[in-house]
Amino acid sequence: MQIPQQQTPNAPPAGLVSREAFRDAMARLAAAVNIVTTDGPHGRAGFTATAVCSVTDTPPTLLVCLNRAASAYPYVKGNGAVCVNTLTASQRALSQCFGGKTPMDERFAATAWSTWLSGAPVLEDAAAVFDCRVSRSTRVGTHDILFCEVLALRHRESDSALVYFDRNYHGLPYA
Ligand SMILES: NC(=O)C1=CN([C@@H]2O[C@H](COP(=O)(O)OP(=O)(O)OC[C@H]3O[C@@H](n4cnc5c(N)ncnc54)[C@H](O)[C@@H]3O)[C@@H](O)[C@H]2O)C=CC1
Ligand SMILES: Cc1cc2nc3c(=O)[nH]c(=O)nc-3n(C[C@H](O)[C@H](O)[C@H](O)COP(=O)(O)O)c2cc1C
Repeated sequence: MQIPQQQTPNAPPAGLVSREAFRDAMARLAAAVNIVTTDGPHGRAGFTATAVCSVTDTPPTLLVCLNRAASAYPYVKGNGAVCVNTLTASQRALSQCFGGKTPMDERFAATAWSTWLSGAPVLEDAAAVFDCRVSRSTRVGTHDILFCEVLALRHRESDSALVYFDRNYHGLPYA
């Protein structure tokens, strides 16, 4: 039998969760680290993102949550194209570079990029690359959820992973 939410034992009353409490709890969720890039008529931009996950394999789609206050936001929205570059343990410095405040040209000068189908910058030695068009988006609070249909992809076998956990980077070795 399903217990209605308001009768769940020990459940706190709704509406009392602060942003700080939410962030503290979210910091306990280990996450892969990605550089999400875009390029096109509206220009080139990129940002570090952990709010990325798989939606469906038919059609292959992932989602990215992007803060509308981010400097990359108008570029991503205007171009309608993104590349999700999932980082290896050795790419921590790149994540820090794309994680805010660094001028956009300096972010991209830190390493070499190529392009595939969408026109968004591809990090060839990423653990995985998902080249995408933004098929739809929806607003929730401060963020837009971008649904990204995968046009092309590639992944590396037997490589390490970069994980963000407890507000810090951690390298996860392969096996
Ligand atoms: N989803 C997002 O927009 C994320 C943003 N960040 C940003 O990176 C900076 C450093 O973050 P942390 O060192 O992890 O400490 P923090 O205390 O700002 O965040 C802890 C955790 O809360 C979540 N979070 C943080 N800001 C959020 C937001 N505006 N909306 C939804 N979830 C959010 C993330 O899971 C994050 O790992 C902050 O400025 C933070 O806002 C970091 C992770 C995810
Ligand atoms: C580890 C990490 C993960 C992040 N994840 C996200 C995310 O999923 N979505 C998002 O909008 N911003 C995320 N950010 C914040 C952006 O990378 C960036 O700092 C923010 O958009 C401000 O950048 P700006 O200086 O270019 O405006 C993350 C930052 C870090 C350091």
